[in-house]
Amino acid sequence: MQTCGRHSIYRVPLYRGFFVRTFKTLPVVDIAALVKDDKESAAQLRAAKDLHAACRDVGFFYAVSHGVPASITDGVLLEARQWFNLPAHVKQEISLGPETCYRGYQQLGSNVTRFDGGFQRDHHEAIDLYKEESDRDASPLHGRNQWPVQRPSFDTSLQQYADACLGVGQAIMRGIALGLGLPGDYFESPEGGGTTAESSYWVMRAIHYPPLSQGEGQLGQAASQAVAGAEVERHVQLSCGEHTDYGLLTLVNQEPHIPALQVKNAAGEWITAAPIPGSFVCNIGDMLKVYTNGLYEPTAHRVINADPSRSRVSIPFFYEPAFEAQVAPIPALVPAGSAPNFGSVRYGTHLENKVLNNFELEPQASSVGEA
Ligand SMILES: N=C(N)NCCCC[C@H](N)C(=O)O
Ligand SMILES: O=C(O)CCC(=O)C(=O)O
Ligand SMILES: [Fe+2]
Repeated sequence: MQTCGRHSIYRVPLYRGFFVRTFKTLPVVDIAALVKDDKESAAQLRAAKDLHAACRDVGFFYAVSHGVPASITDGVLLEARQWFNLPAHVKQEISLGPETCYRGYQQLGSNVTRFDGGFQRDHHEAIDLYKEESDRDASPLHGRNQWPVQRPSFDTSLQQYADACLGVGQAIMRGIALGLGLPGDYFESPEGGGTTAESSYWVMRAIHYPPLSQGEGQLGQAASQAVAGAEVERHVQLSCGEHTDYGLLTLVNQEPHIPALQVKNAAGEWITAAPIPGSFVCNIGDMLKVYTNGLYEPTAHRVINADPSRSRVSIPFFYEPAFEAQVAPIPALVPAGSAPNFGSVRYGTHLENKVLNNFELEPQASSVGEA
Protein backbone atom coordinates (compact mmCIF):
# COMPACT_ATOMS: atom_id res chain seq x y z
CA MET A 1 0.00 0.00 0.00
CA GLN A 2 1.30 3.44 -0.88
CA THR A 3 1.87 6.21 1.56
CA CYS A 4 2.88 9.72 0.79
CA GLY A 5 5.25 10.52 3.60
CA ARG A 6 9.01 10.02 3.38
CA HIS A 7 8.74 7.12 0.98
CA SER A 8 6.90 9.15 -1.58
CA ILE A 9 4.87 7.50 -4.26
CA TYR A 10 7.15 8.41 -7.14
CA ARG A 11 10.08 6.46 -5.74
CA VAL A 12 8.32 3.16 -6.31
CA PRO A 13 9.57 1.73 -9.62
CA LEU A 14 6.89 0.66 -12.05
CA TYR A 15 8.51 -1.76 -14.46
CA ARG A 16 5.39 -2.05 -16.59
CA GLY A 17 6.31 1.21 -18.24
CA PHE A 18 9.98 0.44 -18.60
CA PHE A 19 9.99 -0.53 -22.26
CA VAL A 20 7.50 2.10 -23.30
CA ARG A 21 9.08 5.23 -21.90
CA THR A 22 12.13 5.32 -24.11
CA PHE A 23 11.16 8.64 -25.66
CA LYS A 24 13.86 10.82 -27.22
CA THR A 25 11.62 13.81 -27.91
CA LEU A 26 8.58 15.32 -26.24
CA PRO A 27 5.24 15.26 -28.08
CA VAL A 28 3.44 18.42 -29.16
CA VAL A 29 -0.32 18.57 -28.48
CA ASP A 30 -2.66 21.11 -30.06
CA ILE A 31 -5.20 21.94 -27.35
CA ALA A 32 -7.26 24.58 -29.23
CA ALA A 33 -10.45 22.49 -29.27
CA LEU A 34 -10.17 21.86 -25.51
CA VAL A 35 -9.66 25.53 -24.69
CA LYS A 36 -12.66 26.48 -26.90
CA ASP A 37 -14.64 23.77 -25.13
CA ASP A 38 -15.77 22.52 -28.48
CA LYS A 39 -17.67 19.69 -26.77
CA GLU A 40 -16.70 16.22 -27.99
CA SER A 41 -15.91 17.48 -31.49
CA ALA A 42 -13.56 15.37 -33.60
CA ALA A 43 -10.81 17.89 -32.85
CA GLN A 44 -11.42 17.62 -29.12
CA LEU A 45 -11.33 13.84 -29.18
CA ARG A 46 -8.12 14.01 -31.23
CA ALA A 47 -6.55 16.25 -28.60
CA ALA A 48 -7.75 13.92 -25.83
CA LYS A 49 -6.22 10.93 -27.61
CA ASP A 50 -2.92 12.77 -28.03
CA LEU A 51 -2.93 13.75 -24.34
CA HIS A 52 -3.55 10.14 -23.36
CA ALA A 53 -0.57 8.90 -25.39
CA ALA A 54 1.62 11.73 -24.07
CA CYS A 55 0.71 11.14 -20.41
CA ARG A 56 1.08 7.37 -20.63
CA ASP A 57 4.26 7.18 -22.71
CA VAL A 58 6.17 10.32 -21.70
CA GLY A 59 4.55 12.28 -18.87
CA PHE A 60 5.58 15.50 -20.63
CA PHE A 61 4.28 17.38 -23.68
CA TYR A 62 4.27 20.81 -25.28
CA ALA A 63 0.81 22.39 -25.32
CA VAL A 64 0.35 24.67 -28.35
CA SER A 65 -2.64 26.74 -29.53
CA HIS A 66 -3.51 27.34 -25.89
CA GLY A 67 -4.97 30.75 -26.61
CA VAL A 68 -3.02 32.73 -23.99
CA PRO A 69 -1.72 35.85 -25.77
CA ALA A 70 2.03 36.29 -26.07
CA SER A 71 1.62 39.68 -24.43
CA ILE A 72 0.79 37.83 -21.21
CA THR A 73 3.29 34.93 -21.41
CA ASP A 74 6.23 37.00 -22.72
CA GLY A 75 5.29 40.03 -20.67
CA VAL A 76 5.37 38.21 -17.35
CA LEU A 77 8.81 36.73 -18.12
CA LEU A 78 10.16 40.18 -18.91
CA GLU A 79 8.67 41.65 -15.75
CA ALA A 80 10.12 38.81 -13.67
CA ARG A 81 13.58 39.39 -15.08
CA GLN A 82 13.40 43.04 -14.08
CA TRP A 83 12.18 42.19 -10.58
CA PHE A 84 15.05 39.75 -9.99
CA ASN A 85 17.45 42.56 -10.98
CA LEU A 86 16.34 44.60 -7.97
CA PRO A 87 18.80 44.88 -5.04
CA ALA A 88 18.76 41.96 -2.60
CA HIS A 89 17.36 44.04 0.27
CA VAL A 90 14.32 45.00 -1.83
CA LYS A 91 13.63 41.40 -2.80
CA GLN A 92 14.04 40.35 0.81
CA GLU A 93 11.15 42.61 1.81
CA ILE A 94 8.92 39.70 0.78
CA SER A 95 11.10 36.83 2.07
CA LEU A 96 9.28 33.62 2.84
CA GLY A 97 9.41 31.50 5.95
CA PRO A 98 7.08 29.50 8.19
CA GLU A 99 5.57 32.79 9.42
CA THR A 100 4.59 33.77 5.85
CA CYS A 101 3.15 30.32 5.13
CA TYR A 102 6.07 29.59 2.78
CA ARG A 103 4.78 32.28 0.42
CA GLY A 104 7.16 34.89 -1.00
CA TYR A 105 10.81 35.24 -1.96
CA GLN A 106 13.53 32.65 -1.47
CA GLN A 107 17.12 33.66 -2.10
CA LEU A 108 19.67 31.66 -4.05
CA GLY A 109 20.48 28.32 -2.41
CA SER A 110 17.61 28.19 0.07
CA ASN A 111 15.39 25.85 -1.96
CA VAL A 112 16.69 22.31 -1.69
CA THR A 113 16.08 19.02 -3.41
CA ARG A 114 16.03 16.03 -1.11
CA PHE A 115 17.32 12.55 -1.76
CA ASP A 116 17.45 9.60 0.59
CA GLY A 117 19.45 10.74 3.57
CA GLY A 118 20.21 14.27 2.50
CA PHE A 119 19.72 17.29 0.31
CA GLN A 120 21.38 19.54 -2.21
CA ARG A 121 20.82 23.25 -2.66
CA ASP A 122 19.15 24.35 -5.88
CA HIS A 123 20.92 27.18 -7.70
CA HIS A 124 17.93 29.44 -8.14
CA GLU A 125 16.02 32.27 -6.50
CA ALA A 126 12.25 32.43 -6.75
CA ILE A 127 8.93 33.83 -5.63
CA ASP A 128 6.33 31.23 -4.59
CA LEU A 129 2.63 32.10 -4.73
CA TYR A 130 -0.38 29.93 -3.96
CA LYS A 131 -4.13 30.13 -4.08
CA GLU A 132 -5.03 32.91 -1.65
CA GLU A 133 -6.26 31.43 1.61
CA SER A 134 -7.50 33.37 4.59
CA ASP A 135 -7.92 30.48 7.04
CA ARG A 136 -4.43 30.46 8.53
CA ASP A 137 -5.12 27.78 11.13
CA ALA A 138 -6.03 24.91 8.84
CA SER A 139 -2.53 24.38 7.44
CA PRO A 140 1.01 25.81 7.74
CA LEU A 141 0.62 26.69 4.04
CA HIS A 142 -2.65 28.59 4.33
CA GLY A 143 -2.35 32.36 4.30
CA ARG A 144 -2.04 35.44 2.15
CA ASN A 145 0.48 35.75 -0.66
CA GLN A 146 3.35 38.18 -0.75
CA TRP A 147 3.00 39.62 -4.23
CA PRO A 148 6.00 41.50 -5.68
CA VAL A 149 4.41 44.87 -5.07
CA GLN A 150 7.73 46.69 -5.53
CA ARG A 151 6.94 46.49 -9.24
CA PRO A 152 3.18 46.92 -9.62
CA SER A 153 3.36 46.02 -13.33
CA PHE A 154 4.90 42.63 -12.39
CA ASP A 155 2.25 42.10 -9.74
CA THR A 156 -0.50 42.79 -12.30
CA SER A 157 1.00 40.60 -15.02
CA LEU A 158 1.45 37.70 -12.59
CA GLN A 159 -2.21 37.90 -11.61
CA GLN A 160 -3.29 37.96 -15.27
CA TYR A 161 -0.96 35.08 -16.02
CA ALA A 162 -2.36 33.01 -13.13
CA ASP A 163 -5.93 33.58 -14.33
CA ALA A 164 -5.00 32.53 -17.86
CA CYS A 165 -3.19 29.40 -16.62
CA LEU A 166 -6.16 28.36 -14.49
CA GLY A 167 -8.29 28.31 -17.65
CA VAL A 168 -5.70 26.34 -19.60
CA GLY A 169 -5.19 23.91 -16.71
CA GLN A 170 -8.88 23.20 -16.43
CA ALA A 171 -9.13 22.70 -20.22
CA ILE A 172 -6.21 20.25 -20.32
CA MET A 173 -7.64 18.31 -17.36
CA ARG A 174 -10.89 17.98 -19.32
CA GLY A 175 -8.88 16.54 -22.19
CA ILE A 176 -7.07 14.17 -19.85
CA ALA A 177 -10.42 12.98 -18.46
CA LEU A 178 -11.75 12.35 -21.99
CA GLY A 179 -8.52 10.60 -22.93
CA LEU A 180 -9.04 8.23 -19.99
CA GLY A 181 -12.54 7.43 -21.26
CA LEU A 182 -14.20 9.45 -18.49
CA PRO A 183 -16.71 12.31 -18.75
CA GLY A 184 -14.92 15.57 -19.62
CA ASP A 185 -15.82 17.12 -16.27
CA TYR A 186 -14.77 14.09 -14.23
CA PHE A 187 -12.07 15.86 -12.20
CA GLU A 188 -14.48 18.74 -11.53
CA SER A 189 -17.15 16.44 -10.14
CA PRO A 190 -17.27 15.55 -6.43
CA GLU A 191 -16.22 11.93 -7.03
CA GLY A 192 -13.25 13.15 -9.13
CA GLY A 193 -11.94 15.49 -6.40
CA GLY A 194 -13.95 18.61 -7.27
CA THR A 195 -11.00 20.43 -8.85
CA THR A 196 -11.94 23.54 -10.84
CA ALA A 197 -10.25 26.82 -11.70
CA GLU A 198 -11.95 28.18 -8.55
CA SER A 199 -11.06 25.38 -6.12
CA SER A 200 -7.62 24.34 -7.43
CA TYR A 201 -4.91 24.82 -4.80
CA TRP A 202 -2.68 26.26 -7.51
CA VAL A 203 0.96 27.21 -7.11
CA MET A 204 2.94 29.67 -9.22
CA ARG A 205 6.70 30.11 -9.09
CA ALA A 206 8.66 32.90 -10.74
CA ILE A 207 12.18 31.47 -10.93
CA HIS A 208 15.56 33.01 -11.81
CA TYR A 209 18.42 30.65 -12.56
CA PRO A 210 21.82 32.39 -12.61
CA PRO A 211 24.53 30.58 -14.55
CA LEU A 212 26.17 27.68 -12.74
CA SER A 213 29.83 28.12 -11.91
CA GLN A 214 32.09 26.86 -14.65
CA GLY A 215 32.26 23.10 -14.76
CA GLU A 216 29.29 22.55 -12.50
CA GLY A 217 26.01 21.01 -13.50
CA GLN A 218 27.89 17.96 -14.66
CA LEU A 219 27.25 14.52 -13.34
CA GLY A 220 30.05 12.81 -11.51
CA GLN A 221 31.03 15.87 -9.52
CA ALA A 222 28.95 15.03 -6.50
CA ALA A 223 30.76 15.19 -3.22
CA SER A 224 28.86 14.37 -0.10
CA GLN A 225 29.74 15.81 3.24
CA ALA A 226 28.31 14.80 6.57
CA VAL A 227 26.85 17.65 8.60
CA ALA A 228 25.64 17.80 12.17
CA GLY A 229 22.96 15.19 12.66
CA ALA A 230 22.19 12.47 10.19
CA GLU A 231 21.61 14.64 7.16
CA VAL A 232 24.11 14.90 4.36
CA GLU A 233 24.53 17.96 2.18
CA ARG A 234 25.61 17.06 -1.33
CA HIS A 235 27.71 19.77 -2.93
CA VAL A 236 26.80 19.39 -6.55
CA GLN A 237 25.34 22.42 -8.20
CA LEU A 238 22.20 21.98 -10.26
CA SER A 239 19.82 24.80 -11.11
CA CYS A 240 17.05 22.57 -9.79
CA GLY A 241 17.59 18.99 -8.67
CA GLU A 242 15.74 15.94 -9.96
CA HIS A 243 12.15 15.74 -8.77
CA THR A 244 8.58 15.05 -9.80
CA ASP A 245 5.81 17.61 -9.38
CA TYR A 246 3.32 17.14 -6.62
CA GLY A 247 -0.17 17.56 -8.00
CA LEU A 248 -2.03 17.20 -11.29
CA LEU A 249 -0.56 19.27 -14.08
CA THR A 250 2.31 21.76 -14.49
CA LEU A 251 2.50 24.41 -17.22
CA VAL A 252 5.99 25.86 -17.72
CA ASN A 253 6.42 29.20 -19.45
CA GLN A 254 10.13 29.53 -20.21
CA GLU A 255 12.28 32.14 -21.91
CA PRO A 256 13.24 31.36 -25.51
CA HIS A 257 16.75 30.36 -26.57
CA ILE A 258 17.89 28.94 -23.22
CA PRO A 259 17.51 25.14 -23.14
CA ALA A 260 17.81 24.07 -19.50
CA LEU A 261 14.86 21.88 -18.47
CA GLN A 262 15.69 18.17 -18.78
CA VAL A 263 13.34 15.20 -18.67
CA LYS A 264 14.46 11.68 -17.71
CA ASN A 265 13.42 8.73 -19.86
CA ALA A 266 13.26 5.10 -18.75
CA ALA A 267 16.82 4.47 -19.92
CA GLY A 268 18.00 7.23 -17.58
CA GLU A 269 18.83 9.61 -20.44
CA TRP A 270 18.11 13.31 -20.01
CA ILE A 271 16.01 14.75 -22.84
CA THR A 272 16.09 18.53 -23.14
CA ALA A 273 12.76 20.33 -23.26
CA ALA A 274 14.07 23.11 -25.52
CA PRO A 275 11.86 26.18 -25.59
CA ILE A 276 9.21 26.27 -28.35
CA PRO A 277 7.88 29.83 -28.63
CA GLY A 278 4.16 30.04 -27.94
CA SER A 279 4.03 26.75 -26.03
CA PHE A 280 3.74 25.62 -22.45
CA VAL A 281 5.89 22.66 -21.48
CA CYS A 282 3.43 20.52 -19.52
CA ASN A 283 3.97 17.61 -17.20
CA ILE A 284 1.85 15.51 -14.92
CA GLY A 285 2.25 15.30 -11.16
CA ASP A 286 2.12 12.70 -8.40
CA MET A 287 -1.66 12.86 -7.97
CA LEU A 288 -2.36 11.70 -11.54
CA LYS A 289 -0.41 8.55 -10.81
CA VAL A 290 -2.76 7.81 -7.93
CA TYR A 291 -5.90 8.72 -9.89
CA THR A 292 -4.89 6.47 -12.80
CA ASN A 293 -3.87 3.57 -10.56
CA GLY A 294 -0.30 3.88 -11.89
CA LEU A 295 -1.07 4.14 -15.61
CA TYR A 296 0.30 7.70 -15.82
CA GLU A 297 3.60 8.34 -14.09
CA PRO A 298 5.00 11.72 -13.16
CA THR A 299 8.31 11.98 -15.01
CA ALA A 300 11.45 13.06 -13.17
CA HIS A 301 12.99 16.28 -14.40
CA ARG A 302 15.67 18.78 -13.41
CA VAL A 303 17.08 22.11 -14.56
CA ILE A 304 20.66 22.82 -15.60
CA ASN A 305 21.37 26.27 -16.94
CA ALA A 306 24.68 25.37 -18.52
CA ASP A 307 25.08 28.67 -20.37
CA PRO A 308 27.84 30.50 -18.49
CA SER A 309 26.92 33.83 -20.06
CA ARG A 310 23.28 34.30 -19.13
CA SER A 311 20.67 33.53 -16.55
CA ARG A 312 17.27 32.01 -17.27
CA VAL A 313 13.78 32.88 -16.09
CA SER A 314 10.80 30.53 -16.07
CA ILE A 315 7.35 30.74 -14.54
CA PRO A 316 5.82 27.34 -13.86
CA PHE A 317 2.15 27.26 -12.96
CA PHE A 318 0.90 24.21 -11.08
CA TYR A 319 -2.76 23.31 -11.61
CA GLU A 320 -3.38 21.16 -8.54
CA PRO A 321 -6.28 19.44 -6.80
CA ALA A 322 -8.28 21.22 -4.14
CA PHE A 323 -6.36 21.17 -0.83
CA GLU A 324 -8.90 18.90 0.82
CA ALA A 325 -9.30 16.59 -2.20
CA GLN A 326 -9.06 12.92 -1.28
CA VAL A 327 -7.19 11.41 -4.20
CA ALA A 328 -7.65 7.69 -4.86
CA PRO A 329 -7.54 5.40 -7.90
CA ILE A 330 -10.51 6.02 -10.21
CA PRO A 331 -12.69 2.89 -9.89
CA ALA A 332 -13.13 2.58 -13.66
CA LEU A 333 -9.33 2.34 -14.04
CA VAL A 334 -8.87 -0.48 -11.52
CA PRO A 335 -9.20 -3.89 -13.23
CA ALA A 336 -12.27 -5.82 -12.11
CA GLY A 337 -11.43 -8.15 -9.26
CA SER A 338 -8.12 -6.41 -8.41
CA ALA A 339 -7.39 -4.26 -5.39
CA PRO A 340 -6.36 -0.66 -6.19
CA ASN A 341 -2.58 -0.10 -6.30
CA PHE A 342 -2.78 2.92 -4.01
CA GLY A 343 -4.68 4.04 -0.99
CA SER A 344 -6.33 7.42 -0.68
CA VAL A 345 -4.13 10.53 -0.33
CA ARG A 346 -5.29 13.93 0.92
CA TYR A 347 -3.64 16.31 -1.53
CA GLY A 348 -2.96 18.99 1.08
CA THR A 349 -1.09 16.49 3.25
CA HIS A 350 1.09 15.40 0.32
CA LEU A 351 1.83 19.06 -0.46
CA GLU A 352 2.72 19.90 3.15
CA ASN A 353 5.07 16.91 3.32
CA LYS A 354 6.89 18.32 0.30
CA VAL A 355 6.92 22.07 0.90
CA LEU A 356 7.79 21.93 4.59
CA ASN A 357 10.96 20.03 3.61
CA ASN A 358 11.88 22.20 0.63
CA PHE A 359 13.86 24.90 2.40
CA GLU A 360 17.10 25.30 4.30
CA LEU A 361 16.65 28.92 5.33
CA GLU A 362 19.54 29.33 7.75
CA PRO A 363 22.77 30.93 6.43
CA GLN A 364 24.97 28.69 4.36
CA ALA A 365 28.52 27.62 5.19
CA SER A 366 29.84 28.56 1.75
CA SER A 367 28.06 31.68 0.64
CA VAL A 368 26.78 32.14 -2.91
CA GLY A 369 27.03 35.47 -4.69
CA GLU A 370 24.16 37.71 -5.56
CA ALA A 371 22.52 37.35 -8.95
N1 LIG B 1 5.22 22.75 -6.50
C1 LIG B 1 6.22 22.14 -7.10
N2 LIG B 1 6.03 21.10 -7.86
N3 LIG B 1 7.43 22.59 -6.94
C2 LIG B 1 8.53 21.91 -7.51
C3 LIG B 1 9.78 22.48 -6.98
C4 LIG B 1 10.77 21.43 -7.01
C5 LIG B 1 11.96 21.81 -6.28
C6 LIG B 1 12.05 21.28 -4.92
N4 LIG B 1 13.38 21.56 -4.53
C7 LIG B 1 11.80 19.77 -4.82
O1 LIG B 1 12.75 19.03 -4.76
O2 LIG B 1 10.66 19.35 -4.77
O1 LIG C 1 12.19 25.99 -14.71
C1 LIG C 1 11.70 25.00 -15.24
O2 LIG C 1 11.76 24.83 -16.46
C2 LIG C 1 11.00 23.92 -14.43
C3 LIG C 1 11.01 24.15 -12.94
C4 LIG C 1 10.40 22.99 -12.19
O3 LIG C 1 10.54 21.87 -12.58
C5 LIG C 1 9.60 23.24 -10.96
O4 LIG C 1 9.65 24.35 -10.42
O5 LIG C 1 8.91 22.32 -10.54
FE1 LIG D 1 9.09 20.54 -11.59
